[in-house]
Amino acid sequence: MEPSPRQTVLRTELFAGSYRLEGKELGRGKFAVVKKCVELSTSKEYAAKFLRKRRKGEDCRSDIINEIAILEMATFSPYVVDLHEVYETNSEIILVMEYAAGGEIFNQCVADQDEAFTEKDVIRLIHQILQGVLHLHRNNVVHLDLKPQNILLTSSKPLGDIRIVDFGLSRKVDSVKEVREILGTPEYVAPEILNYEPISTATDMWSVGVLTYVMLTGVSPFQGDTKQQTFLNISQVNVQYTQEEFDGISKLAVEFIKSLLIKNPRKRISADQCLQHPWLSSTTISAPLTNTNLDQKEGEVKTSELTEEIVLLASYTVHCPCRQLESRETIETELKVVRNQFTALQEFQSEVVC
Ligand SMILES: Nc1ncnc2c1ncn2[C@@H]1O[C@H](COP(=O)(O)OP(=O)(O)OP(=O)(O)O)[C@@H](O)[C@H]1O
Repeated sequence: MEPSPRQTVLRTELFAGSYRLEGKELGRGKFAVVKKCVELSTSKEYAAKFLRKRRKGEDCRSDIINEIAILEMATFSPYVVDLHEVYETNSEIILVMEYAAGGEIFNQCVADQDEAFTEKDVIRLIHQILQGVLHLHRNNVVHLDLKPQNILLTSSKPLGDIRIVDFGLSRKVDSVKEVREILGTPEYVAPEILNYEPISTATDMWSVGVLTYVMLTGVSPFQGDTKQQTFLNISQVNVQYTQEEFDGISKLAVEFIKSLLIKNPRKRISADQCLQHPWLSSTTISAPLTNTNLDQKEGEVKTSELTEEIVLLASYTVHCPCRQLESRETIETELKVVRNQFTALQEFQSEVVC
């Protein structure tokens, strides 16, 4: 049995008394900025995530406490970023985390051929991602924002190990309460999110499928020219497995992705089953895909920036009082556009739970 998670102390002393900020920003989200820092007593490098407690006039401290609790729960997985210390000021909470020096896997996903991951690299990294995800799922936690920007590397050259970050959207799935909103990144959200269906650990498995596709091909499988097109592609599982994209990549890899990019969450394979999949246990890469076009649907898919966030309504299982919501008017405008594209979304309640 695993030891119970530690209880992180929220330090109220000055962060600057123990750490020195170093170098440029490592990353930035809507309400947080991540900076590299050095612990004065040990000279060790860390990543400090500065999270604003008030967002759009709402007190979001409990959301941050949720993020901390999940990081604590995940302490025992080597593939989830380690939380070192937490500081609290009047306006911010600062998470001092293990520094992942290799940066986002996103960079290698969109790199030129000679810098891009090989299939062998992807097998090793997906294996690690799955071990991290399995640990979360065994603890009834869903990440809900697995994307190449949230999978970091301990080093890039030589290629190190992965660290999963950003538990800002993560939730316990065994909670009984219900909420009907969620933030996600359009290209990575699963169809059930668009269809107002319950979220489960299978929702993360869809994202693992998208991640694997992007890591192997450098192409984002559902990316459309517009947000609406992206949603339509997801909802119709409009994904291509063409020779052009999968040139030199094994059939087993394609089979692996296909067992995850399935509309019905119950039919997707679990993290456990993924780890048993022959693709991940193949020591030598199996035969590459032949010329057969394995497309499920016709249509152009383009690579592009994977950054935009949108609010989506979804059936959800936990109360989350203060998500990073835009104003209600913005959400409603967004949703109107989205609803018009999908009959399934017409049923969305216009009420936004915040
Ligand atoms: N431990 C870390 N080591 C190195 N870089 C990090 C670390 N944690 C985060 N980063 C960088 O900072 C970026 C933003 O971090 P994170 O995703 O946790 O913030 P966020 O505000 O929740 O972002 P988002 O709005 O995209 O959800 C990451 O994508 C990554 O590039």
